[in-house]
Amino acid sequence: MSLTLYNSLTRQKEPFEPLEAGRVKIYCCGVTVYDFCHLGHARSYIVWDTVRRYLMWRGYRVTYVQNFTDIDDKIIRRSQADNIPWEQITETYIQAYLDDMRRLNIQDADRYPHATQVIPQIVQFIEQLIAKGYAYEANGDVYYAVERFPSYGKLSGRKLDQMEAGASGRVGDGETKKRHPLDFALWKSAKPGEPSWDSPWGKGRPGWHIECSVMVKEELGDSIDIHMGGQDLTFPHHENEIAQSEAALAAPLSRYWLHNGFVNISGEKMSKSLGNFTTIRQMLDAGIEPMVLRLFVLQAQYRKPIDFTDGAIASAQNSWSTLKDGLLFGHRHGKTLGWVDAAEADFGDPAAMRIEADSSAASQFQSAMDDDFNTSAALAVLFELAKDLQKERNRLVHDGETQTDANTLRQQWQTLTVLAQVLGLEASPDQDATATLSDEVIEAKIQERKAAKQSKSFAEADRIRDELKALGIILIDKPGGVTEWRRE
Ligand SMILES: Nc1ncnc2c1ncn2[C@@H]1O[C@H](COP(=O)(O)OP(=O)(O)OP(=O)(O)O)[C@@H](O)[C@H]1O
Ligand SMILES: [Zn+2]
Repeated sequence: MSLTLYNSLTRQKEPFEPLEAGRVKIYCCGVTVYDFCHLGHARSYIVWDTVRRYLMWRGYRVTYVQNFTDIDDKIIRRSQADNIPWEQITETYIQAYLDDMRRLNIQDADRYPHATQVIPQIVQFIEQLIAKGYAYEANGDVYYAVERFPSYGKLSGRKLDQMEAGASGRVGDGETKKRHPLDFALWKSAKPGEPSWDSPWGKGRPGWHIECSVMVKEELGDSIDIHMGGQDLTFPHHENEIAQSEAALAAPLSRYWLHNGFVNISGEKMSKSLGNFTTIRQMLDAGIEPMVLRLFVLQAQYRKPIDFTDGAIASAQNSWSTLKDGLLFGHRHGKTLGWVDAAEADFGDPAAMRIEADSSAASQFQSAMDDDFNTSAALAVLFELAKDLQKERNRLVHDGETQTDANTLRQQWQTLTVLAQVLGLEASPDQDATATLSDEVIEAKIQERKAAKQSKSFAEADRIRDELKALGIILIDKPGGVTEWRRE
């Protein structure tokens, strides 16, 4: 069985064959750092984190590079508006990015190059494009000449003449020095007071697209396996990266191009510029668990749009309670079931991960993920496992025994834990207040409450119920004086 993925470049699903067997070189376009990240950014980076984790689980050695765009018009505007040096703006939001993403259990990139760290290499790259006839200087700016690159438009499927008809015809009107309306800036001359670097064309700063071409080359070489980003980056950003890199280096920039769909609000892209966004930290600080956001994202296939609504978050919350219950099963009941070392089980080790690869759940999970990272189908496999464990937990709590034997249950729980981890879904037993109460203690409290009720000490009975509730144990009184319970 092989991994297939949808390649935006060829507009079809293709088997995944890396340039070098067993190794995968990935470049992901990072954020422009001038504000906090919103749920749309969360989607993009959760999805790519999951792809990376999955490739690693499949046994590939993955190198994952993601940039920070730390010089840009929006950063300059923000710095001027807030009267704060631009370097301070970028530093603040890089740190905020890292904090937010770590809270979402997104693994750090292997390297995070910054655009401003590669200015000399950018200048050199532009000189090379000029020397080869793909770029021209005009009064301190440098533009890429799209007409010189015959396959311009191959990624987005656009034809230059059609695009030209749609583009604003401002060439030669004095506002621009471009030769063709679609020519784009590689180097922008600095206006007074703007941050700038020396170059053969005078003081200025790089355009957005050239940064990525240069950082890919510097970090990963002329050709990589996977280049990824949000769907809006297909054109012009990635189209322009291809034009720059392939013209300068005469090699395909990336074998596979992956693009994630948007998080929308009322049918519109959630976006900083439109102002219709909710930041990741607003949501997490309001008490939404990070894993709920991960589930919200992963419940959809990564290329499809997702609508952000309160209902969708509530439904992800429900799904997370089921999954969390399953993930904590071993920590809560392992001892009762006689799993001596349940609490110490370490699944961080990839070898431990492979153990489960033979189970039927693991192979269903793999088929789902092999099909262009179908996380919604992969999650269905996890929910099956979690629901089975929930049933067994109810049997254990109410009948004192499980139907399935302890060993099989342990294996199911391990499989669930390992596969969930591939999707970055983890439940921490340390934060599980209810785990500190063993089933026996809970049963004993219930008996105490029953006795209190029988002796008409209703206040005491209520106190016991509230005490348990505070610890996340919900009591359900059934007819005939029977009290069942569940953990929240
Ligand atoms: N609503 C969204 N849904 C999914 N991905 C998104 C969304 N908004 C931004 N992204 C992706 O996040 C990554 C980083 O985005 P970037 O910093 O360039 O922000 P942006 O697209 O300018 O954001 P905004 O549109 O909010 O100003 C890009 O790959 C982009 O496509
Ligand atoms: Zn980029």
